[in-house]
Amino acid sequence: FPALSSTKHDTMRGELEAHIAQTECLLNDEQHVVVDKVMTSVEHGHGWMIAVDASGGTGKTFTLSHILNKVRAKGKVALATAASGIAATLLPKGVTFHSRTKCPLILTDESTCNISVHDTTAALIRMTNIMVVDEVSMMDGRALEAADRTFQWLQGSEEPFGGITMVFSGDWRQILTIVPHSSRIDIVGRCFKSSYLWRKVQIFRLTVNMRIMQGAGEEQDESDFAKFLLDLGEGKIPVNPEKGEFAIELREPLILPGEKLQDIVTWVYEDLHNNITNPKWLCERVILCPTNSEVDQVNFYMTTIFPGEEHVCCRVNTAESECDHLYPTEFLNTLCPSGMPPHRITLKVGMVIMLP
Ligand SMILES: Nc1ncnc2c1ncn2[C@@H]1O[C@H](COP(=O)(O)OP(=O)(O)OP(=O)(O)O)[C@@H](O)[C@H]1O
Repeated sequence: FPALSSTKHDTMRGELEAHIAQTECLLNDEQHVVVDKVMTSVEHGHGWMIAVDASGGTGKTFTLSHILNKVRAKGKVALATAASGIAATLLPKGVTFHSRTKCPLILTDESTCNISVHDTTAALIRMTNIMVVDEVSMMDGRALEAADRTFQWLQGSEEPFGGITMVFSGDWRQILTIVPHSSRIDIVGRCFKSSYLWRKVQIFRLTVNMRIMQGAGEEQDESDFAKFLLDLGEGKIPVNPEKGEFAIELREPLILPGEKLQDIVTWVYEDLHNNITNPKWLCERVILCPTNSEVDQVNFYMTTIFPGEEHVCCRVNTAESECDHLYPTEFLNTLCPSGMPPHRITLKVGMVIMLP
C-alpha cells in the first residue's frame, strides 16, 4: 500500500467526501435502508452478512459503490469484489473475488483459499472491515465457503467470514453459476443460496428500477421492457410447447421486421457513416449475440460496411516444441481457445474494438 503525502491524501479524501455527499442525496428509501444497515454493522463490528437481492437496474452497483466510498472515507478497509472481471470494473477499486481471495478454481466442499499466514493478502484480510461481492448469483457457493473458512482462520474467529461484514449482491433471475453438463438441480445445488452460509444472511430488496427513472422521454417503452424482463426471469411468460420446451413468444415491439443480419445492423447503426467519430452515439447502441460464432458474423459484416482501408493482423501460429510437425499451420489457424483472439483480425481506423 503505497504511502501518500498528507496533502495528496487530504485532497483525495476531500474529493471522496464531496462525492459521497452527492450520492447520499440521490439514494432512494430502499437504498438508504441497505446503506444504514451495512454502516451499522461496520461501525459496531457486528460482522453481519447482508444480501441485496434485486432485479437489474434497481441500483445494486450504485448502492455498493456508495457503501465502499463511505466506509473508506472513515479510514476503514473496504474490499470491492465481483464474480466477473467486467462487473468488478464497475466498483471503485474492484477486482474479481478469485483474485482478491486467492480462491481456487477447482473447488471441493473442504476447499480453502491459497493464502499463507505471512503474505500480504493475509495482512489485508486481517485489516478488512467489509467485503462486497457483486454478482454473487453467478458464483459457486463453495467459493464463498472457502473464503469463510480461510477468513475465520486468519481472524482467529468462528464468526462467519471471521467477523468481517459481508455484503452480497446479485439478481437470481440472471445467469447462475455454470456447471458443465449438469441438470437444473445440480446448478441450483451449487448456488450460494444452497450454501449453509445463506441461512445466516439478512436479505434486503430493491424494487424501484432506477435505470428507467433516468430514461430520456422513452420511459413507457423502457418500463414495459423492464416488466417483461422481470416476468421472464420469474418464469411468468407462458411457454409455447409447440416451438420448444423453453420457447416463449416475443411481443411485437421486441421484434424487428426482416430476417437478415443486414436488417438489424441498419436499424441499430442507421446513420453510421455520419456518426463514426461520435463516441456518445456509439455508446448508445450495441448488438448482443448469444453465441461467439454469431458475434463473429456481426463483426465481419460491420467491418465490411465500415469505411476505410483494411489492416489484417494475424496471430502467431507455430508450435513451440520439437513436435512442431504434428501441428500444421492450417490446423493452428483454426483454433480459437477461450480468451484468445481469432487467428485473423481485420481492423479499420476508427473501429470500436473491445480488448480481452
Ligand atoms: N439513487 C439513484 N439515483 C440516481 N441514479 C441511480 C440511483 N440508483 C441507481 N442509479 C442509476 O441507475 C442505473 C442502474 O443502476 P445500477 O447499475 O447500480 O443497477 P444494478 O441493479 O446494478 O443493475 P444490473 O443488475 O443490470 O447490473 C445506473 O445508471 C445508476 O447510476
